[in-house]
Amino acid sequence: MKIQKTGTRLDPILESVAAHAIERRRARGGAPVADPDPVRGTRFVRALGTPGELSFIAECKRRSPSVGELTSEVDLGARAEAYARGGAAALSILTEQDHFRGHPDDLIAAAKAGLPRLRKDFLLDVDMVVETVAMGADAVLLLAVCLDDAQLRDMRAAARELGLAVLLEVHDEEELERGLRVDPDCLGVNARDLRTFEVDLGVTERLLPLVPPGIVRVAESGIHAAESALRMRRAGADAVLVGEALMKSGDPAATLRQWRAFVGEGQP
Ligand SMILES: O=C(O)c1ccccc1NCC(=O)[C@H](O)[C@H](O)COP(=O)(O)O
Repeated sequence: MKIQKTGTRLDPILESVAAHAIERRRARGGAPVADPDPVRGTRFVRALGTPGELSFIAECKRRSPSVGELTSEVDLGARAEAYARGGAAALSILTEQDHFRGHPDDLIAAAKAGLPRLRKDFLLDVDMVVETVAMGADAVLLLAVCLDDAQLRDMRAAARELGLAVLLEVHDEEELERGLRVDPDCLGVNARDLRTFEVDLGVTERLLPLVPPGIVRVAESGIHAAESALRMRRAGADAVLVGEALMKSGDPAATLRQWRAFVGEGQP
């Protein structure tokens, strides 16, 4: 498995992701296989593309490298259901094990909420795309920061063949240009620089308007208040992906409802 080293804080995460993927491959006894299903990806993309509305992708993550522990919850199913009650359009499930304390089984646990699910992880090769189908996800995250052009192309092609939607994540103009070349369903601008963990919503404001029409525009990270969600809407986001603020909320359903109402009232 090829890892694109960045020489930054991201590398230890990529190394442990690769180690777990190799372990799963060994346990499985070879490369994963999966059947195509054109419906799964379409369901994810449609959920985010409600015209005139900002959609919320609510994230389940137990821990983050930048903040530390976010919850002691074992079963994330109840949380996923609370997100659904709050009006989330889709779920983002962190499946990385060592730095976020996630697990592929979390995708299964979250299924009972009945929402489309994104596997949020640091996918490194085609096999990791293919194995996502058995985990029950509808979409995969591909990160321009840790994949070269050939990896992006091959992993995008595998996702398309299986009917998985692709959320392609970028943090600067060069990554945006490379990401757009593989024709993603959704383009996410992450306000967090994954190499330094620094967050700047100005990056999202700068890059989102450069995403061509027809691609769902997602603002990711650093959205800690309803005002920031509205700010992202004004920058052109079709959807926001929110993790930490919802994980820290005592009542995530109520928080989501409040934020959605606030953005609805503040839109032109
Ligand atoms: O969350 C982190 O600290 C982090 C560190 C290094 C790489 C990735 C990281 N997070 C992944 C994400 O992109 C976020 O979980 C997601 O966008 C939600 O962000 P937030 O609302 O700020 O929790």
